[in-house]
Order: sequence, then C-alpha cells, then structure tokens
Amino acid sequence: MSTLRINVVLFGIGNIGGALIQQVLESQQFFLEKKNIELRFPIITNSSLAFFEKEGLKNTWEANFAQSAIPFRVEDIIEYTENQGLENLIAIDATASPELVKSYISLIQNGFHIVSANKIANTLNHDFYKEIRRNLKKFDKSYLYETSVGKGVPIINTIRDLHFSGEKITKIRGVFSSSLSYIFNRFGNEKLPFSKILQDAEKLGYTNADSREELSGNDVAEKVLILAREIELQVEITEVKITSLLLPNLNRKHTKSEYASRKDLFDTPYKIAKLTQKEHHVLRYIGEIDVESNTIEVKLVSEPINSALGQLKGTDNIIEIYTKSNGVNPIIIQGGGTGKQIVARGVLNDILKISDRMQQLDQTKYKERVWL
Ligand SMILES: NC(=O)C1=CN([C@@H]2O[C@H](COP(=O)(O)OP(=O)(O)OC[C@H]3O[C@@H](n4cnc5c(N)ncnc54)[C@H](O)[C@@H]3O)[C@@H](O)[C@H]2O)C=CC1
Ligand SMILES: N[C@@H](CC=O)C(=O)O
Repeated sequence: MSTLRINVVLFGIGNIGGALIQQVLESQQFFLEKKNIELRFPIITNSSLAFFEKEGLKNTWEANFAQSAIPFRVEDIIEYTENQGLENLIAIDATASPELVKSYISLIQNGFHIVSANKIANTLNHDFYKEIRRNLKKFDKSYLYETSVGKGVPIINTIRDLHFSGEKITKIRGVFSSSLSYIFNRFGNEKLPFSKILQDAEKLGYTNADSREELSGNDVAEKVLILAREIELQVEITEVKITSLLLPNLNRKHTKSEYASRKDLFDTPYKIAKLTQKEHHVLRYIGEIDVESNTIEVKLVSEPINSALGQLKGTDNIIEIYTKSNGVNPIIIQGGGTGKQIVARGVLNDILKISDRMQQLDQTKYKERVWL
C-alpha cells in the first residue's frame, strides 16, 4: 500500500495551531508506520501573513514564518494549492475569526475538507449552516469540529452516533465551560470569595482575555446551539435562553478597567446563592437542551454534591445525554478540561478521521485501477 500524502493548510498559529504543528511534527514517523499517511503543512497563516512551503514545515517553522511569511488572501491559498497540484487538502480553522468562516464554502468548492476549533460557522444563522452542508454533500467533503464544543472530549461524535442510529435523544445537559467548571468547582469546595477564584482562573489562562465572554453565558450558549443542531433542531442563537452570570452593576457595558477593578461586586450575590441552597448542594453553570419541551437554556443551577454534575473537579466538562432507550439513566461523558495540548490533539483526531476516509477512497480507486 502506498503512503498517502495529506496536505494540511493551517489558518491560525496561536495556542492551538502552534501546538498542533508540534504534535504533527513529533508524530510524523508514527503516522507513517501505523497509518501509512504523511501529514504535511504546505501553508500556515496568522491573521495577516502566510508562509508557503510546498514540501511541508520543518522544526524551524517559527523562524521560517518570521522570515518569509507574506500577506495573503484565502483566494491566494486556493490558487497556490491548484498551481502546485496539491491534493488531499484539509483546511484547519484554529482561529476565532468570523472572516475566515466566510471562506469555508469557497474552500469546500475548491477541494478542501475542513476541521475547525472555531465555533462561529456553526452558530451563525441556520441558512448558512444548511448552505455549508449542501456544499459538503455536493463536493463530497467532510467538516469536523469536535473540539469546538468538547475540547478533548468526544461529545459531538457520540451525539451524532446516537442520533443517526435512530436513538431518540430527549435531553442534553452539562457543564460545557472549563473556566466556569473551575470557578464553581472551587467555589463549592472552598471558603473563598467568588472574585478571588475568578481572578485565579484569569491568571491561569482558563478564561478568555476578557472573562465576561464566559460569564455572559455566550460561550456555553454557542456550544449547546451546536449540539442542538447536531440533533437536527432548527434553532438560532437568539432562541437560547441565557441567564448571564454578570451583574446589572458589572456587565459588558462597563469598561474593561471598571470590570477589572470592581470584581468584588460579585462576592455578595454569589455568597447568597451559595448559602441559600439546600444542604449538600453546589452551584453549577450548565447548558441544557430539553427536546421534549423544545427549550435550550444556559443557567446557574444547584445540584446535589454527590450527583454527576455535583462531583465535578478541576476544569473538567461533563455532559449527560438522556435517550429514550436509557430512560432516566443518562449516558455521561466527562473529562477534557482545558489546555492547548488537549485541544490540538482533538483537532489532530479530526484530521486523522478525514485522512482515514481519504485513504479508504484512495484504496478503492487503486483496486478499481487494478481490475480495469
Ligand atoms: N484555547 C483553548 O483552550 C480552546 C480554543 N478553542 C478555539 O480554538 C480557536 C483558536 O484558539 P487559540 O489558539 O487559543 O487562539 P489564539 O488567539 O492563540 O490564536 C488564534 C490565531 O488565529 C489567527 N487568525 C486570526 N484571524 C485569522 C484569519 N482571518 N485568518 C487566519 N488566521 C487568523 C491569529 O493571528 C492567531 O494566530 C478559537 O476559535 C477558540 O475558541 C476551542 C477550544 C478550546
Ligand atoms: N473558554 C472555553 C474554552 C474554549 O472553548 C471554556 O472555558 O471551555
């Protein structure tokens, strides 16, 4: 069997993209031996510059990028892959860019499969969501985005497998944010003010540069919307009912410096919420899709400490999937936490799934050639 060369075009060389390059370079020999595939990065980009190297990156990629990267448009990248006769193309979106998402359809139409850690394409309006899928079907391409919801935990794949086996999913609920998992896990177990734990989460890099993105509920709302659409609910982000963790007197309307200096305002309301719970309960910030009542919510709840959600530790995510066959005993997936290595490994997993599919197709073509 001949080695299949896969050309990976990487948009975004920040935390996730950088870790992905390192993981691929370290495991290249392993993939050759175990899977008979060769993963190459002929093009990598940040938001404004691209570095082109037809034969793929070397360990000196950072220095090469700094020296030789040039301004680009997505059209230039498509043209380069055509001119160089590059086949088996996978575009990786390791950005948080709304701009790049606009090029997905053009990439698909020009021969690219897509792997994304970016949530945006799946949370825009449902017409765009359908248009991507229509093009994927027409051009026989794959689009995988496991890490955009579960980071390293295979949530989307599990839900998809259940749904397309004909199983009726009745409810999905869980803790989808690593940063909010960390904050409420510590808040439940330690006698510290909410603001101190929030600041620790920020210092450890568990939140966005502006932690209001997580506290607003947006991040969780987008994740549950993606899952709802996986089970073919035709919903929009505006239909997700979000109870924000921000306060009327400390929210997104305030300047960054006001927000940074007045985090103590969180302490009293969250202390009250903690003290007024039932005994042996803890607070958890969850996303919930209730298929029966057709509602999607993001909210703060109080859970028994010995329940699946209540026992959560560290930065773990946990997802309960209720199905008709499983009744009141949900399928539970837990783990993942956060960190660029975990997420990059998840992106790599998606790349390898698509590579496996390409390899199967390639072998079929080879067999057909032999028989002709
Ligand atoms: N960091 C994490 O733990 C997780 C991140 N994600 C998602 O992964 C994506 C990447 O996250 P990070 O690596 O942490 O971000 P980052 O900010 O470290 O890196 C983003 C990279 O994208 C580049 N970029 C921005 N716009 C671009 C464009 N239009 N074209 C090409 N490149 C562009 C930037 O220059 C930078 O190199 C985001 O969508 C994030 O939400 C998902 C799960 C967890
Ligand atoms: N902020 C997110 C990380 C990426 O999605 C989280 O806390 O889970």
